[in-house]
Amino acid sequence: MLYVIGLGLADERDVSTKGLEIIRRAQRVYLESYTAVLLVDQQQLEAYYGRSVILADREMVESKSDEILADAHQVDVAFLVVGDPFSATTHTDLALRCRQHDPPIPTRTLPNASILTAVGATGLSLYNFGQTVSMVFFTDDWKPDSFYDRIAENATLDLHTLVLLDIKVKEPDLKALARGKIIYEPPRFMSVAQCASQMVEVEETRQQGVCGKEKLAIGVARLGSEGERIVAGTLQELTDADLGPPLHSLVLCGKKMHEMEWEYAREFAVDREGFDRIWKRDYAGKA
Ligand SMILES: C[S@@+](CC[C@H](N)C(=O)[O-])C[C@H]1O[C@@H](n2cnc3c(N)ncnc32)[C@H](O)[C@@H]1O
Repeated sequence: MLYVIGLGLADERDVSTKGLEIIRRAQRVYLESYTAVLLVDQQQLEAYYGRSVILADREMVESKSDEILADAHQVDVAFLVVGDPFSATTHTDLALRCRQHDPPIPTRTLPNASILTAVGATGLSLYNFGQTVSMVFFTDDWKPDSFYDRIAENATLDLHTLVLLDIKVKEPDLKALARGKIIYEPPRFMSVAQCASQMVEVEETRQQGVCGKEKLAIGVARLGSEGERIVAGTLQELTDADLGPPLHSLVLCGKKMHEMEWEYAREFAVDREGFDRIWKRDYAGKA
């Protein structure tokens, strides 16, 4: 059996009791290490689980999954995913490979908390969210802006948009690669400030009023942990916000921001008076 086990959002103790029992008795335990990270390192996880854990990078999961699935029709294998295994991740393909395997490998999923629901801690109602989008790091010559069209679609229904932020782990250094050497760059995690800056930058080109400087937004960091941070403000204000270590996400507020959502979110505002003024001017009464 392949057990796909959600680990939750913060540390080693967010795994469910059922998940922990399976981890402790599984023949092999893999930790998917490229779509999200916990706030604790591998050693701390291993100490808590009482098991050694094999790190599974993108290449192993997407191209070399035979290793993970070896004998899994006969023995139990645990595949651990930060957050919820099927939320904002692409592990359906691994489950499909289990179905197609000869003989088929039975699978079981243990869900857990996800950023897709934990974002409710901002006070914004999950009913009022549209499509989730991803923001990748811009480079000097590559500034992908397809996120803008999806936020614009959400805006036509006045819905909030959850923006998930780029994570770069195990990225080859391209200059070294050109010299025939494989060296990996240090991991990079996009911050709320970087995301807000990129959104404002794209608005300057697209100019459809989707993510301009005065749009209200809420940045979140390390949700679910003791040190979680939530900061609300205009996108311009968030370009200067320092929410500390990863992981971060950003919510662009939709016009359908109900009075109760505003009342809750304003407690997190960088400048409460300014937040209230913009909400009353552009958002109030649309819900
Ligand atoms: C590809 S998604 C994976 C989501 C994960 N499977 C889940 O269910 O939450 C990873 C992104 O989610 C966001 N994220 C995940 N955990 C977070 C947390 N605790 N606080 C804030 N953002 C988080 C970050 O933007 C991160 O880059």
